[in-house]
Amino acid sequence: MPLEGQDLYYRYGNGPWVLAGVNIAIKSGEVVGLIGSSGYGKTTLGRILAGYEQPHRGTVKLNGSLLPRRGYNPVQLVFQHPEKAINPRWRMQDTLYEGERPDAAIVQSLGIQQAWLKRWPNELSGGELQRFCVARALTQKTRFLIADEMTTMLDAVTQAQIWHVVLYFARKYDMGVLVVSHEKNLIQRICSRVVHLADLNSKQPGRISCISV
Ligand SMILES: Nc1ncnc2c1ncn2[C@@H]1O[C@H](COP(=O)(O)OP(=O)(O)OP(=O)(O)O)[C@@H](O)[C@H]1O
Repeated sequence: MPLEGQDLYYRYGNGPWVLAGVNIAIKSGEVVGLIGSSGYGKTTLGRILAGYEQPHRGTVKLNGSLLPRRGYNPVQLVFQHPEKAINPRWRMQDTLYEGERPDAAIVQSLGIQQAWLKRWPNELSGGELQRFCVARALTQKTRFLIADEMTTMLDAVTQAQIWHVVLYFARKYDMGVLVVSHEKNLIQRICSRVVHLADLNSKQPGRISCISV
């Protein structure tokens, strides 16, 4: 069940093309690193692959079909800022169980304490909040995880704990992972393959003034 972005084009407003003819495919169970200079479009590509943005041209397909527009999203995205991904008006237990219910064992192995479930988001640290975002994304209906600088703001021990759980889950359920990161050590350690965004753009982004879409 591959996740494929085919001939993707994207730009913000009338700005330069950020993605121009990008092709990427990730297989089930694969852990792929996505690297590239700052501002090159890695986050944009991750958001498109997770269905948060529609490309101006090209398609994203999961196992040959377009991503579902409703219901549970099998391509989950976890990014760097958990406080932006969590409803400040919900207690943590409501956030955790908002969609599919993650396994209790996963919640526990991510170090989420029972007492945190009753708290509000502003009563937890960034690292504690991020554990909830990861747990929420790891349900058995998730086929791919886009991890966009997911553990960048965490200390090394917490980072290792979270990746240990994510990689265990990926192996167990054959979930594919796209790791967007500037941390070379992390990428080298956990990814079986690394792609550079510059190599995925079949055209030169930012230099194209006219593309018919
Ligand atoms: N909402 C937006 N409106 C306009 N331009 C944007 C918007 N979001 C991103 N951009 C621009 O699109 C380009 C790609 O941004 P993106 O965040 O995808 O890059 P990135 O490779 O993830 O960068 P970084 O490594 O710094 O996180 C950048 O030039 C950025 O300034």
